[in-house]
Amino acid sequence: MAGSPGLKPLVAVCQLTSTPDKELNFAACAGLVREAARRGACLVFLPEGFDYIGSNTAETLSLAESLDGDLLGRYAGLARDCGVWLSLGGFHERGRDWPTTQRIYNCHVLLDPAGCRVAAYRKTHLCDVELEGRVTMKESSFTNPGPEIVPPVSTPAGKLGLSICYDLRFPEISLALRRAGAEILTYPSAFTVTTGSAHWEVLLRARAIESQCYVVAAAQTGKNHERRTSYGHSLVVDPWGSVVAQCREGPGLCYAEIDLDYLHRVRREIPVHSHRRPDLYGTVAAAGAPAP
Ligand SMILES: O=C(O)CNC(=O)[C@H](CS)NC(=O)CCC(=O)C(=O)O
Repeated sequence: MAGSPGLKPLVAVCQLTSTPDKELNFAACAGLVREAARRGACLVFLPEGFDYIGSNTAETLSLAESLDGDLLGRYAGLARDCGVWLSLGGFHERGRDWPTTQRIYNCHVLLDPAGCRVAAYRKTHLCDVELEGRVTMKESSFTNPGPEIVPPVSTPAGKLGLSICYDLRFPEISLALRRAGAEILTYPSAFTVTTGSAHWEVLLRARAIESQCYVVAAAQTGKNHERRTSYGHSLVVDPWGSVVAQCREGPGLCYAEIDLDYLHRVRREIPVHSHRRPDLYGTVAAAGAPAP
C-alpha cells in the first residue's frame, strides 16, 4: 500500500496493557501487529514497556535482555512476516555496561520490514518524579540515561524522530529532531493516570504545533500489575495540532494517514522554523545579574 500512487501511507498505533509476563505480552503485540498489517499499515508503533512492565525493580532488571537477545529476534521475525516497519518504544535493554552498572537502558528500537535494526535511541531524560502521596517514579535508580539524540530515520511514512515517554516534557528534543529533518515525532509511553489526565494530550499537541510534525503516541493502558495503572489515550496528532486518531479504552489499535503535502503546507503558511532566533535563546542573563 505504501508508495502506491495517490494513497497516503497508513500508520497504526498499538495500545497495550503489558504485564510482567513477556510471553503473554508478545502474543498480544503480535496479534495487534498482524491486524495492523492486514489493514494496510506500513509502520506500526508499540508503547514503552511493550516487552513487559515489571512489578518491582528487581523483576524489571531480571527480565531485561540485550538487543541481540531472543525477544528482539522474535520481533524481527514478526516485522518480516508482516512486512511492516516496527517502532518498539521502550525496550528494557541490558547494554554492554550491565555487568558494571547493573542498570539497564530504556531503548526505542526501530526495525525495518526485513527485521533489521535501523535505529536504537536510549531515553535521555529519566523520569524521577515524586508527587506527594500519589506518584513516585525513580527511573534513574535502575536505568542509565542514553548518551545521544538519534537523527531521524527515513520510513515510507516520513522521516521519523525517536523519543520516549517523559522526553515529551522537553521541547528541546522535539525541536532538535525537527531541525534535523523529522516529519513525524513519536513518544511511546507508559504515563501515570495522575499526570496523564492533566498533561498528556496538551503536551502532545503542543509538540506537534511547535515542531509542525505529526506526533504519534502509543501508550500503555489499564492495570499493568497490582500497584501500577497506565493512562492510555494513545493518539496521533497532525502538524496543525488536531487529534486525527485516538484509541478507545483498553488494548487496541488506531490508524492515521500521514499527509506530508499537508505538513509542508502548514510549514509554508506559518514558517516558525525560519523565524527562530537561536542567536538569542542562549544569551538571556539570569534575573538579578548585572546588565551588560
Ligand atoms: O519502567 C518501566 O518498565 C517502563 N518505564 C516507565 O514506565 C517510565 C519510567 S518510570 N515512565 C515514565 O516515564 C512516565 C512519565 C510520566 O508519567 C510523566 O511524565 O508524567
